[in-house]
Amino acid sequence: MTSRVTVAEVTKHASPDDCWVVVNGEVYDLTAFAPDHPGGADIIIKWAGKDGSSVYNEYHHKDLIGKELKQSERIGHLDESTITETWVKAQQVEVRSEHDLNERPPLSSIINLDDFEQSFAKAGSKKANAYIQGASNDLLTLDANKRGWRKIWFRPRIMRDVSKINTRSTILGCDLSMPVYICPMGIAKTAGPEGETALGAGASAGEIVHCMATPASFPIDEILASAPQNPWFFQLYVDKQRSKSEEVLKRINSMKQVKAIFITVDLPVVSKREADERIRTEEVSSVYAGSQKSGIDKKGAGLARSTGSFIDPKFDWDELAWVRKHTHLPLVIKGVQSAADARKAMQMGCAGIVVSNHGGRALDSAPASISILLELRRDCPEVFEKMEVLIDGGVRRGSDILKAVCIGATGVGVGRPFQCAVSYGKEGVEHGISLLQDELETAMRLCGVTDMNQVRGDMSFINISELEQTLPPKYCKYPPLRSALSFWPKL
Ligand code: HEM
Ligand SMILES: Cc1cc2nc3c(=O)[nH]c(=O)nc-3n(C[C@H](O)[C@H](O)[C@H](O)COP(=O)(O)O)c2cc1C
Repeated sequence: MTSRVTVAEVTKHASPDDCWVVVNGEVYDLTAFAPDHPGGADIIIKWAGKDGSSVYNEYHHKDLIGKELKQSERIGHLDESTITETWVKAQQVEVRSEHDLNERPPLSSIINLDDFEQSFAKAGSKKANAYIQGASNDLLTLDANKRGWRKIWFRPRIMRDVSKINTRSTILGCDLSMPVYICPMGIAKTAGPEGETALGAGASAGEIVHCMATPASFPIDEILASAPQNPWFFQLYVDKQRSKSEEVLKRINSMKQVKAIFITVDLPVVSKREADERIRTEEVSSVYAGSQKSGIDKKGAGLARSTGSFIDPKFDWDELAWVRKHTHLPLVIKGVQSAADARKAMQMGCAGIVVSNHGGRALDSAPASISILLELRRDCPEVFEKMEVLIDGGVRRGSDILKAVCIGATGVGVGRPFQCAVSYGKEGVEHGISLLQDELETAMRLCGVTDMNQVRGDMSFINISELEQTLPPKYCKYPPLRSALSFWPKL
């Protein structure tokens, strides 16, 4: 029989070294789990000796905790008859969500993808906006991604019959209304209660596909159930505890709807997201205001980052063989940022790559993703023949899809606008897809293009000269320093 635990007992375990938290009426010992919590230890410790249900439910599905923790970490049911007024008050001080989805403008007033982000800036909480809109350090790569698309110009052809056009395309064997998928994005519940299920159901209604993320807010089976007939992709972060990734791959293999695994490789360590960190710093310093030892030392809130990451920084090319052992599904490397690595993925037999800098959320000053795509086209055109080349980062217009396909991409991924569209539920996501579809069709007609499949790799429809000047030189002009030194006369 599960034991009953009194509030007085729970409050005795209120430190980082002895951390009990109540979640939905159950008491858990999160002492060992907190340092491994993907969202950071500080968030868990904040709730030590308290009821963390409201914040937990805002980010996670109710079943997640029960599935993730060991039986020995479940202490028992909270004895509700022991709840005191003081304890209830302590929880209220902590819960300060400024989320107000009623502030959203009506969906009919959203006329492009940027509008979704602007709408969420008004209706979403400060914390959710920092998480979704945030990027690394000085946001240089985030900005470059958006600017890059604007530096590619069209060369339209006229007087062609564009009364009928075809946008349908396939990505990794999935037949889609246009060559677009929704990027993997962690904890979609930050944007709205339907979370990943809105992304899945919306993608299905718009006949595109969603790549679900490892750090999703719902369990995998529930996400898949939101679009049972649609194909899906699954994004994998390789866990430091390999047995966890093996377990996930085993589960994914048995799910026939999943058609490919995207392995994200551009984030071996969690980057510095300052908007997120500033909010964390405020929150954490108030939590540790008493005599408890603070998690923030001279390293600042970055400590939460380093303790919170479950992604294995040791994962390298040789370990693709380990992934292969655990799945038969096509493998796509997400986060390719150079011609050399694109070629390597091709040589390793990958089904595809995603040219991506994680939407500017990984290395700041990494090149704009569209520049990387052009570099690949110039320096290793063979990869486009042998693999599917996808691209994400700053794609916001139907015309961006056409530009990417003209360079040779199989398709594009769109991230933040769809995450923000989750605040309108499935309907919002579907609306976003129809906006893109409409813009793509218009751009094709005005450009004199009738079929997306015929124009793939046809650069006669675009002018890349403005962006081309900013690409790295084809062959590095500077030899490595040691060989350079060998040219010098010996003194
Ligand atoms: C035991 C099961 C749990 C698992 C597997 C889990 C997993 C995760 C994951 C994967 C993330 C996303 C990290 C990212 O992408 O940046 C996250 C974030 C978060 N989790 Fe948990 N979590 C668990 C328990 C909890 C509990 C008990 C709480 C609260 C009491 C909590 C509160 C949060 C919050 C607030 C975030 C967002 C962090 C941010 O602002 O970036 N989680 N968690
Ligand atoms: C809120 C958010 C969460 C993300 N989480 C993940 C993730 O869990 N796994 C991953 O591979 N990429 C993740 N990404 C990166 C996206 O997959 C994608 O590369 C990026 O968002 C594309 O740029 P865009 O947002 O400008 O369209 C995330 C992006 C955002 C905005």
